[in-house]
Order: sequence, then C-alpha cells, then structure tokens
Amino acid sequence: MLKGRVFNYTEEFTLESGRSLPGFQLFYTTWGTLNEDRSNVVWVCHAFTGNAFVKDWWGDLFGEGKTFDPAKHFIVCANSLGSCYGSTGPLSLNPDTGKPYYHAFPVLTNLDVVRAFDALREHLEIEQINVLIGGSIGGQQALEWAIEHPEKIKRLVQVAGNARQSPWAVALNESQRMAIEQDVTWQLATDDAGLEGMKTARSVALLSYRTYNSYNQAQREGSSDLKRIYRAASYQRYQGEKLAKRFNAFSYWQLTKMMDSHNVGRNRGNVEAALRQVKAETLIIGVDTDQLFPLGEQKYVTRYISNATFQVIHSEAGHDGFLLETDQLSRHLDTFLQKKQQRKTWIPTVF
Ligand SMILES: CC(=O)SCCNC(=O)CCNC(=O)[C@H](O)C(C)(C)COP(=O)(O)OP(=O)(O)OC[C@H]1O[C@@H](n2cnc3c(N)ncnc32)[C@H](O)[C@@H]1OP(=O)(O)O
Ligand SMILES: N[C@@H](CCO)C(=O)O
Repeated sequence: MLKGRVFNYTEEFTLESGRSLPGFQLFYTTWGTLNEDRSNVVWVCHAFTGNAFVKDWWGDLFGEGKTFDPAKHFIVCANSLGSCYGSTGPLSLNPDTGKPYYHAFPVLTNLDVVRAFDALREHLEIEQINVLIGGSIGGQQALEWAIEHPEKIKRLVQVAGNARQSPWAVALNESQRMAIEQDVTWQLATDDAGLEGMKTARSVALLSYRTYNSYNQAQREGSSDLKRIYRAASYQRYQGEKLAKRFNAFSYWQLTKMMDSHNVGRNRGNVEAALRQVKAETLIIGVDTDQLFPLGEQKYVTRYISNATFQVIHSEAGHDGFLLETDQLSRHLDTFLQKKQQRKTWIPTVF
C-alpha cells in the first residue's frame, strides 16, 4: 500500500546561497517493502508541477507487473523543497515571523533539494539507492544527487534532463515569471497572489512542453468557419485554469528559479569534471522532439558519464513525451534493468 509520511529535519539547514532554513519538512510516499539487505530501493524525483504520488503522473511505470513493482521494490518519492505538495516551500510558516514566507522564501538550488532528499535517505536507513530515476527537473536533481553522493546511487536514470540549464530554457522561465509579475495581485502576501499571471505562465510554458505537430493533431479546427475562440486558444486557457486549481505562483516562481541555477559544474571545476564523478550505471533518455531540453543535452551528459547508455523516446509530444510515452519508457527501463543493453551504444561527438 502506498503510504504518505512527513520527514521533519529539525536542525538549521544551510543552503547553497549561504542563507538557511531553520529546518524543513519533506512529504514523501513509500510503496512496497524494504527487503532484508535494503537493496530494492527505487527513488523517484518528480517533475516541475508533480508530487510525491508517482501513481498519479507516471502510473504506467509503477504497480503490479509493471517496471517498478511494489511486490519487489521499495518505491520512494519525496515532494521537492519549494513545491506545494506537503514539503517546506513559500507557503510554509516562517518560524521567525509566524507568517508564511511568500516572497521571502530563499531561492533554492537543485543541490539544496538533493541534500534534503539525502537527509531523508539517511533517516530511512537506506545505504544505497538501487535505482534513482527522475524526469525534467527531477532528472536534473537525480543527476545532481549521483554526482554529490556517487557511492549512494547504484543505478541512475535521467529522463528529458540535462547537466546545465540552457540560456534558452532560462529565457523561457523568465518569460513565465514576467507573466506572474504582471499580475497586480503578485505583490500581495496571500496564498493566491499571482495566480492569474501563473495561468499565462503555464500557457507560455506549454509552448515549450509540446510541439507544432502535437497542436496540429489535438487542436486542429474541424470547419473553416470564423470563430470567436479557436480550439488551441481555449486549450491554452483551460490548461492555465487547471494548473491554478492545484498549484501556486510562489512555488512556480521558486521552482523555475531552481531550474535556472541548475549547473552540476558549479564548485566542481566544470560540468565535464562533475559528470565524470558519477559512479552509477546510468541510463540517459531523451525525447526526439523536445524543444526545452533537446537531445543534444542528453547526448552531452551521456558522453561524460563513464558507464552510461543513451536511448531516445520517439514522440510528437515534445518535452512532455517523458510523461506521456510510458510504453517506450518502460521498454527502455526494462532493458536497462535487465542489463541486456550494450554499454555506450553511441558516443556523441557534438553538443
Ligand atoms: C491527479 C493529478 O493532478 S496528477 C497531475 C499532477 N501533475 C504532474 O504530476 C505534472 C506532470 N503532468 C502533466 O504535466 C500533465 O498531466 C501531462 C503532461 C502528463 C498531461 O497533460 P494533460 O493536461 O492531462 O493532457 P492534455 O494536454 O492532453 O490535456 C487534456 C485536458 O485538456 C482539455 N482540453 C483538450 N483540448 C481542449 C480545448 N481545445 N479546450 C479546452 N480544453 C481542452 C481536455 O478536456 C483535458 O481536460 P482534463 O485534464 O480536465 O481531463
Ligand atoms: N508537464 C511537466 C512539465 C515540466 O517537466 C510538469 O508540469 O511538471
């Protein structure tokens, strides 16, 4: 049975920025049973607006008879610091003021998140994670963790991720934050500040998560009549409304800033040197139509990790293909986990 719990870290937690949190909490789920030698741990790092309930958003990968089966595996997923699904984030109470942090919440990095996850790993008395898997920002975090604690990660799977945020991705995130800033409520100290702006931000973001072809397939107009609202337009608005019902603008702001600062080379010489620190047997997966984290980024990561293989998901969906093309993803994972794959099947020469 999938169980949700809260891990409380009660000591001062120093952040990469030099600021600190006076402790934190992580909401996490576990599913399955730890085996006797604690060697069956599958740890999942969720994507941007995801949560600790893996079944809700990667359901086809987890469950009876699936790639990750709770009858065999002990599956752990923790909500990221800075998010809004039970872990410490901008809506949490600042113990110094007795009020929510809101705009005053310190900007976090993926390394901060990973250090918090690692504290939870220690709390759960897990010596080594058998499979660490994450997609998108979750993939950034998984890679960061495998570099920070190489001996703790036996196998690493990064899906639709990268080693360093590109200027293109930073620009996309900044455009989304600009949309939030344009919302007059954004300056307010209320839970729902900036929500209208966040709807526009989601609309902007979707253009980087999907593709021209996917809109052609799903949102093509049936008739040639003049319309007041076209299907693609109503889709953009609907997706904003949908996110506003389950997320908040402060976490949106935080997590996009976190992505922007992603650079595994920081304080480690350079990116290549950092990637060479990974000891895990690694599978890097990209989506062929991903415009946000294009394939070149995953090829680059593969090139500098000594024991890495690279696979491609074919999809019309773009970046979100990592959430939608679960059949292909399962096949790549099953092959990797059964170790049938040849090492370094392909070595990229260009970034
Ligand atoms: C229970 C949960 O909340 S789990 C989700 C938690 N979220 C995460 O973990 C983040 C990762 N997940 C995601 O980003 C998304 O869920 C994805 C990418 C996996 C899938 O996105 P979706 O929005 O579900 O799919 P898609 O883009 O096809 O949109 C379908 C929705 O748009 C609606 N829609 C489609 N076309 C239109 C249109 N022209 N006008 C208005 N609405 C439209 C559909 O009716 C459907 O609505 P529904 O979600 O209320 O059923
Ligand atoms: N659809 C994903 C996009 C970022 O990977 C999300 O909302 O988390």
